[in-house]
Amino acid sequence: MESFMSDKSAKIFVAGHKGLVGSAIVRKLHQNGFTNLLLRSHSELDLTRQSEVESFFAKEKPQFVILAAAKVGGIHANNTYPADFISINLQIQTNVIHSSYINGVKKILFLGSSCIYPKFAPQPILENALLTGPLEPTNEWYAIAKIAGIKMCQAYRLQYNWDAISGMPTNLYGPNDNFHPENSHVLPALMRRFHEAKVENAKEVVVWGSGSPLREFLHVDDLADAVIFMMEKYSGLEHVNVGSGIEVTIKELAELVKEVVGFEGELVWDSTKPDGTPRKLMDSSKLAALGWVPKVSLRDGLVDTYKWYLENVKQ
Ligand SMILES: NC(=O)C1=CN([C@@H]2O[C@H](COP(=O)(O)OP(=O)(O)OC[C@H]3O[C@@H](n4cnc5c(N)ncnc54)[C@H](OP(=O)(O)O)[C@@H]3O)[C@@H](O)[C@H]2O)C=CC1
Ligand SMILES: C[C@H]1O[C@H](OP(=O)(O)OP(=O)(O)OC[C@H]2O[C@@H](n3cnc4c(=O)[nH]c(N)nc43)[C@H](O)[C@@H]2O)[C@@H](O)[C@@H](O)C1=O
Repeated sequence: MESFMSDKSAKIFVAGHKGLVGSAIVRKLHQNGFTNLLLRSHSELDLTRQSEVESFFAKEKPQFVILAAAKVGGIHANNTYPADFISINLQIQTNVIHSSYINGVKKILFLGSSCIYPKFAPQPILENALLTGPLEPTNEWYAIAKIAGIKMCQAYRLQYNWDAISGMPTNLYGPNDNFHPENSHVLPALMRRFHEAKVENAKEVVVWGSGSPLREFLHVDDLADAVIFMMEKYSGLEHVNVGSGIEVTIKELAELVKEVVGFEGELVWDSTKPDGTPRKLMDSSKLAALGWVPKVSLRDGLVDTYKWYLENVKQ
C-alpha cells in the first residue's frame, strides 16, 4: 500500500471542502503538514455534471481523493426531498469515483453514513450487517445511494485492483455544521433553537419526536482524524465504521444542549414529528484494532461548537 503520509506535497482533492466534514478534513490535513490541496466550491464545480468533472480530473490529475461532497440533511430533509437525496448523491459519487479511477488517482476514500444499516440491525452494528434487512424509511433514498457508493468502491477494487475505500461515520457535529431550522440534523437544530429561545426569553422550546431514540455522536475533528488515519493505514474491500461508541437518547442530548447554551425554560415534545430509527450505535472495533480512537467528549464538543456558533452564525 502506498504511504499517504510520506509525501506532504501530494495533490489531494478534498471534494466538499466547505462543508462540516470537508472543512474539518482540510484543517486536519494542514495540521499534518500537507501543502497541495485541490479545492473547488460547489459554485466553481458542480459534481453532478459529468463532463465538467471529467475535464476537471483530466486537467488537475490529483493523486488522492477524499469524497466529502454530498447532498446531506437531517430526518425532515431526507423525508421531504427523497428524489434529491438519491439522485444528487448517486451522480456526485459516480462521477467522482469513475473520474478518479480513469485519471490515475492512487487512492480514494468515500464517505457513507450509519443509515446504510437495517433499521433493526443488532446493536452495536458491525460492518457485516449491511444488506441484512430493510432500511429506515425516513432516509432509505439517501441510504441506497450510499450503499451504491460502497459497492462501487468494492467493484472497482475487485475489477481493477484499485485502492478505493469507504468510511461509515456515525452522526457528526462541529464547526461549519448546517444550522437550518428544519433541514439540519438534531444537534445544530437544537443548539440554534435553544440559543434563540434564550435570547428571546422564551418559556419553552419544541423538540421533535418522543425523545426516546438513541444516537451516537462524533465530533467532526475526530472524524477528520480517522479519515487521515484510514488513508494511511487501511486498504480493504469492506467499509469501516467510524463512531464514538457513546450513545445518548435525544432527550439526554436536548438536556445537554440546553445546559451548554444556558436556556432555562421547558422542553415540549412534538409527537407529530418522526423519531426515525430507534437506535444506531455502531461497532467501531475494526478501526480501533488498527489503532484509532476518538478523543473529543460530547460535552467538550458541544461547548466548542456553541462557541463557534456564537462567533460565526448567530445574527
Ligand atoms: N453530517 C453528518 O452527521 C454526517 C455526514 N456524513 C457524510 O459526510 C459527508 C459530508 O457531509 P457534511 O459535511 O455533513 O455535509 P455538508 O452539507 O456540510 O457538506 C457537503 C458539501 O458538499 C457540497 N456539495 C453538495 N452538492 C454538491 C455538488 N453537486 N457539487 C459540488 N459540491 C457539492 C456542499 O456545497 P453546498 O453547501 O454549496 O451545496 C457542501 O460544501 C457526506 O458524504 C455525508 O453523507 C456521514 C454521516 C453523518
Ligand atoms: C446522520 C443521519 O441523519 C439522519 O438521521 P437521524 O439520525 O434520524 O437524524 P436527525 O439528526 O435529523 O434526527 C435525530 C433524532 O432527533 C430528533 N429531533 C428532535 N428535534 C429535532 C430537530 O429539531 N431537528 C432534527 N433534525 N431532529 C430532531 C429526530 O426526530 C430524530 O429522532 C438521516 O436522515 C441521515 O441523513 C443520516 O445519515
